[in-house]
Amino acid sequence: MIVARKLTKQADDKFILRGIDLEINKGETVAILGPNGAGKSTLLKVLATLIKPTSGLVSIKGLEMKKSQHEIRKLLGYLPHSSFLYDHFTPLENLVFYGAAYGMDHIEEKAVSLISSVGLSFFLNEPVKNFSRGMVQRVAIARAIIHDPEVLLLDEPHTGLDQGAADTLNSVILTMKEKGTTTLMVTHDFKQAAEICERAVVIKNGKLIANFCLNGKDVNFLHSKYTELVEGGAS
Ligand SMILES: Nc1ncnc2c1ncn2[C@@H]1O[C@H](COP(=O)(O)OP(=O)(O)OP(=O)(O)O)[C@@H](O)[C@H]1O
Repeated sequence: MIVARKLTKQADDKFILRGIDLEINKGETVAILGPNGAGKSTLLKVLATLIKPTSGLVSIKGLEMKKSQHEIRKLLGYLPHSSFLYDHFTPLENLVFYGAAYGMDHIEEKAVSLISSVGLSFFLNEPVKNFSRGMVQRVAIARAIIHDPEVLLLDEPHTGLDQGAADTLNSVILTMKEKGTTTLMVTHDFKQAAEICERAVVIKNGKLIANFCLNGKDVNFLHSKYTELVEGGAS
């Protein structure tokens, strides 16, 4: 579903990504782990078509990024650090706005149903600027999936969430997975990664240094594997 080959990204004289090879199968939920500054968010931005790689190839669902950026964007739901929401709009107005941008039909109906699935029905018509971080993130999740994307790219989605909002996010990801959605999630939260991801990749100094299965593994396995890989000197 997602293929990256020899991907590099250079900014000024610094190599942020240094030859990433990655393959993600349809329907997989994969965690991207790594130390601060390793290049995780940069990789996600390249896959989200927000920044161009310096060299290398990316294809999503068989579409090559260089030739089919517009078609690829329709397949993607991207949740960055910032919410991409309009503060003075309500959740309903935000979702209707984004749904219209994707040319969707029955947008309002879909928006109301999504806002309910992230537990915010009561706040449907309240401006987002009055919301807590957890509430904003719930709306941001709904915004990222309003067009039923086939691929979800999530950048530290659990950061700052209370347990309720984290559980809602996980259940949204798992419901999307049942429909065949492929999810790539940058995270520092090993508990959430162990809970919902079946595979993890580790990025260090712009290189992919490990790729392993998480099925049936718990958070302790992930902690010790990560420590061995990252602090044990793999590069
Ligand atoms: N546009 C840019 N110009 C120059 N350097 C950049 C640019 N974007 C990112 N970097 C640098 O590239 C490196 C990787 O950044 P990136 O945000 O991808 O790391 P990360 O693994 O997501 O880190 P974190 O876990 O802290 O969010 C960092 O050293 C960052 O300062």
